[in-house]
Amino acid sequence: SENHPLWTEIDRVTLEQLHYAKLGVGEGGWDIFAEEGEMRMYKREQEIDGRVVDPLKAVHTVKGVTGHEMCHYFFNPDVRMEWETTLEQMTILESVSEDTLVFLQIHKRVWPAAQRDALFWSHIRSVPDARDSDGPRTWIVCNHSTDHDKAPECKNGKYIRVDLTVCMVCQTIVEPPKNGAEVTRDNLTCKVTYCSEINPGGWAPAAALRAVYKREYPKFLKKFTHYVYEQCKNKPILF
Ligand SMILES: O=S(=O)(CCO)c1ccc(-c2ccc(C3CCCC3)c([C@@H]3C[C@@H]3c3ccccn3)c2)cc1
Repeated sequence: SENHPLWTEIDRVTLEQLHYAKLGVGEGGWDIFAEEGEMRMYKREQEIDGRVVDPLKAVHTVKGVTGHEMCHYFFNPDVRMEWETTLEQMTILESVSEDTLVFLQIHKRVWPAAQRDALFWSHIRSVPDARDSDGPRTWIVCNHSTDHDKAPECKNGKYIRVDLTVCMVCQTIVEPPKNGAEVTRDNLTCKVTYCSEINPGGWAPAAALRAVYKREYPKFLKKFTHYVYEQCKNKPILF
């Protein structure tokens, strides 16, 4: 897919998001707004043209799965409706390559805002790291809004199109078992960083939208990570 017209942007945005995900939440005005077990969610209150576009950064630690497994399930369209409860419809408009798809998603209406859709490319890749003696430990999925000639023009379409950039960055930590025993899921920990910037694309009441964000993001990340744990627990480890 290196010669696809989107490739330059996919490569640039994915690497930018990888860097952004690695930045801590110590500086830069992040407010914690949810904390449940190992999951911590931060946001920055930001409005563009009077619209709430609060950037979100979530960190989570999940035992018993690898970063590859977490990103595989986040990327995989076949299982999305299993964990994404706010979707009404999901269509793949283009399969750019094995690791890059273009989605059109229609999200359930969030009262009192008008219903939204999202048109974005989704790219998955492992992040090579010289220190990883036995294979890459970090994986990323990046979702970024794009135009596509197979998508309805949002003008005469029923839905307001959101503008989004999302990344799911997952790092595997293997705690080597005693006396050279085989690695089991008990030795695995996955460090998850999820970042999202969503411009609602049209008017939406700030207070209502912030209430939706506060409710939906923790629910989404808990449900998704639990789903992956359940899917993987009785399967061979995918490093
Ligand atoms: O991580 S993903 O790429 C996973 C693939 O689906 C992704 C996650 C979330 C969205 C999303 C799209 C629209 C809206 C709103 C904006 C105005 C009215 C609808 C929201 C609001 C933030 C709240 C929300 C948060 C989490 C889950 C669902 N809802 C979120 C899109 C993609």
